[in-house]
Amino acid sequence: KGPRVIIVGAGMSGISTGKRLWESGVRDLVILEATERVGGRMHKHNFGGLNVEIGANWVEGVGGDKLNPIWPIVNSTLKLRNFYSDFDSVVGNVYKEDGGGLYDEDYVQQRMDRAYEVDDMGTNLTKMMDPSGRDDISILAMQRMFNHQPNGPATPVDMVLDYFIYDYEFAEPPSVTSLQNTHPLPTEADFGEDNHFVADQRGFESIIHYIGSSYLATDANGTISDRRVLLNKVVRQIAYNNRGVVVKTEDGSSYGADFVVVSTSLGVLQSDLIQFTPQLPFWKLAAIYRFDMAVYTKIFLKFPRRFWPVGEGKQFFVYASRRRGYYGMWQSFEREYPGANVLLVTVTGDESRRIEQQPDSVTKAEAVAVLRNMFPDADVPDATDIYVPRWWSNRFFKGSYSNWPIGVNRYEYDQLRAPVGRVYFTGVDSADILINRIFKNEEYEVRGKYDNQAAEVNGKVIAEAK
Ligand SMILES: Cc1cc2nc3c(=O)[nH]c(=O)nc-3n(C[C@H](O)[C@H](O)[C@H](O)COP(=O)(O)OP(=O)(O)OC[C@H]3O[C@@H](n4cnc5c(N)ncnc54)[C@H](O)[C@@H]3O)c2cc1C
Repeated sequence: KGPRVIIVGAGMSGISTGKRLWESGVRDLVILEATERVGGRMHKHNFGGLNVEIGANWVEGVGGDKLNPIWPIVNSTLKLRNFYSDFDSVVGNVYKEDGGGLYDEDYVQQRMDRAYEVDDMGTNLTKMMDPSGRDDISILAMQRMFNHQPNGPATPVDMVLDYFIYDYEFAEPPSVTSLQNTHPLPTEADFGEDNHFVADQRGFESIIHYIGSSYLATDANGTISDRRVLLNKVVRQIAYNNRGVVVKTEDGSSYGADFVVVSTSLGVLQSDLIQFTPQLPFWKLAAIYRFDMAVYTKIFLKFPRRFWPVGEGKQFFVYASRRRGYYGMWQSFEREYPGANVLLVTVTGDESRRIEQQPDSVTKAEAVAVLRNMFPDADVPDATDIYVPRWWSNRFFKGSYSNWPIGVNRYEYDQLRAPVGRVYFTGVDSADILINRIFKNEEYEVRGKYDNQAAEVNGKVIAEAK
């Protein structure tokens, strides 16, 4: 019998890691999941009789030289209903803040062309940068360098286009996002620039169940139902030494194993939900804390009738507020679910945090007021239903996804997925790191400068000496 491995978390990365381990011959697996479901941040939610995606929604990166491994699963194997997202057409759908209708499309197109021209200059700039990341600058610094809005976007149109290009993707503003590590964006450069929106009642999460079905039992609907996936198991402590690990859950259970793989979000690692004993070393903590967990919130609204334009090129529309990120990005579901009268508005960052903390009735009133500014002649009715996901407040996620901030280099990124003793973490190729350890006794070498030092701050030991 081979080693026992515990995987913490049954989202995409936990279930995929289990598959890689299983295929390479590691058979004694246990997956501990805090919530009552498999799927994590891929999550369908029933909204007014319709399953909508409150987490991941797009297959990003289609149509390029290399094949995005998710794409054939979505499009061929499971045949999930999906729709090409035509973001180029937003230039024709930018609404004035004050009820004045649409901005002139040619004007918006010019501003968009300029913004993308500068963005391309940023991509060229990164080609000159040292691969270590030591020359990296923020996207905003790059924009200043090319004399593009040196003091930040000045008009509502420039502001909302800047928001559309950057915040709507990274969920953080250009002032904090690393230029070098987002230009080019590996997903786009490798897999292509097309994005496909998944709108299928089985949910985007069905790909996780499909991936898991190669080694886990599923029920008649293809949903993972394996005894080795234990739900409602909130891991609170991971004790490790050079002989093994002991994982303790909130309900008082203990699980021993040879290795543990932690697949929780960066936000969870930054919180105190899981206590590591001994404390993780300084280099690991520093890597965890210096990355950013961003917040991206998809607010769904249902209306008694449709009052927004539909048809070719009308799917995405934009509210050009003077206040950055104030209910800016709108999407209609008329193509995906005709007659459902559902709109999606996306907010990020501070707006997400603000909105998570207020009652949904207030959010609904704010969003409807914005719609009334955009469509002053339409007699916009009140929304009959609203759903506001709270990824940031949820202790099992603490945000939506990570963003690469300025000031973090490649080496520190590698430290994020680096194991600490018998504690492993998910990340690019991270299952192989554990497989190499198990079968070839190979150590993954990422050493921090402070590796062997104890660190003490205000009398509190934050990292033990080795
Ligand atoms: C709003 C939103 C929109 C997104 N849009 C897209 C998109 O369009 N396209 C795209 O490709 N990606 C998108 N993403 C990102 C994508 O969803 C994630 O990258 C991916 O699902 C992460 O999978 P994971 O397994 O790494 O983490 P998770 O899905 O977070 O899985 C980790 C699991 O660990 C569990 N857990 C947490 N703490 C504990 C604990 N203490 N004990 C036990 N279990 C625990 C969690 O419940 C969870 O199930 C989006 C994410 C969000 C939130």
